[in-house]
Amino acid sequence: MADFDAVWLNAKLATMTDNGSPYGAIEQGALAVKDGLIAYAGPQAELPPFDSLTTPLYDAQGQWLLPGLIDCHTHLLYAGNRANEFELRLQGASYQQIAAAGGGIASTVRATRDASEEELFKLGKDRLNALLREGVTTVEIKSGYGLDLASEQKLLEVAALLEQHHPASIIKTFLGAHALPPEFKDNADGYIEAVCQMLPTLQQLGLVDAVDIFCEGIGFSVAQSRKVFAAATALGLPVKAHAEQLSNLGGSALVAEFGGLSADHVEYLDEAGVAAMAKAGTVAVLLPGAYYFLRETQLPPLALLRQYQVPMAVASDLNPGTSPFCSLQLMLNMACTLFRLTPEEALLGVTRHAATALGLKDRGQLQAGMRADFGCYAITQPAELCYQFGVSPLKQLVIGGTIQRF
Ligand SMILES: O=C(O)CC[C@@H]1NC(=O)NC1=O
Ligand SMILES: [Fe+3]
Repeated sequence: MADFDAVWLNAKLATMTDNGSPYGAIEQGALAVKDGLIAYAGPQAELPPFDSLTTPLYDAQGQWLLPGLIDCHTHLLYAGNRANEFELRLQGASYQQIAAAGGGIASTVRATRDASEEELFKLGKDRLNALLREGVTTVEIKSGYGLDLASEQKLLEVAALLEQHHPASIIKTFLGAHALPPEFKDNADGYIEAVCQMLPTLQQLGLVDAVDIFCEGIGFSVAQSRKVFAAATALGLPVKAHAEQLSNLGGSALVAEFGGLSADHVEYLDEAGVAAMAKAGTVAVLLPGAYYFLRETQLPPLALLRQYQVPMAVASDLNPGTSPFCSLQLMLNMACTLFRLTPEEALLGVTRHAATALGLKDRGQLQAGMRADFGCYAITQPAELCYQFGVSPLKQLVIGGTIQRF
């Protein structure tokens, strides 16, 4: 007799595994949990015998179970807002012009430096709870609004506190190279050196899971990005980049050269970059919220990404400047409506491929041995999660085998 902690019966499973069915679907499915892991996910007819008198049973009533959703790109910890810049852009100012005039990221840096850890923790918890209510169980949180050691450390320590006190899993990404702080005005090379010197301290404090950089004309050059990547690699830290968002500097190819986890945004990615990513196994993280909010017109090279079979993830890019949207379900709709992803591609983008973009092998699919992170949704087909928005169809959320009460 199998020894399970709990069993879900009469479920439709969107396993998101590569089992030959769309969504890895298993129509008459069952899922069993043991010690926080999935012990079985498959046809109910093949569920190993277990003691149904003593094992807690849950009747999914024909509803769909999906892996816990993963938001693999957020700037979720920030203070203040940029609604004033929103008005300016509606009057014709560009994102770049506002940044050049001292607004943009610098504006949020000032507000975030002034905010206490307690204020940032509360802001972060509220945003994580909003994502949790959609079924998001893993969230990547970037630093990048501090831009000096103490402030970057403050952000990463709040992210670590959220990991300890919130049910969601948190991945901490250091994005010290997000913008040039006022202390290093006109001295980008000097600031990149300072960023490289922050890394060992932050890593020794256990505050860094990956390193990111804004490789862009209004951000940092490929040469400067290379320095940060070299420093990260020397410490054994994986790398990723905001790359080809507004132009093509070759940032995606640089990530691939370092065997990096992901290149993110990639609206201006070319075939050479796609080929390099395919060879390196680097994930393309699509951020439709920023594309939409900036009213971009250059679509990511979807046909090339499909042709080269580059895994595509989809994320919120939650941030006050270019994607002030605390919703992964809205991103599913935008990924399909704006980027023309299929619903299956979009859902793979917030499960299996999002896990890969974070270097995680223990989640993102309903498969024995993986974390028992999954949601039960009152939908008739998985595509509904990409089709409708506003009323969350999530009926039950399980994280590490524990049913969440919220
Ligand atoms: O405007 C902000 O506050 C962040 C924008 C965000 N960061 C980045 O590197 N690209 C983006 O879209
Ligand atoms: Fe971003």
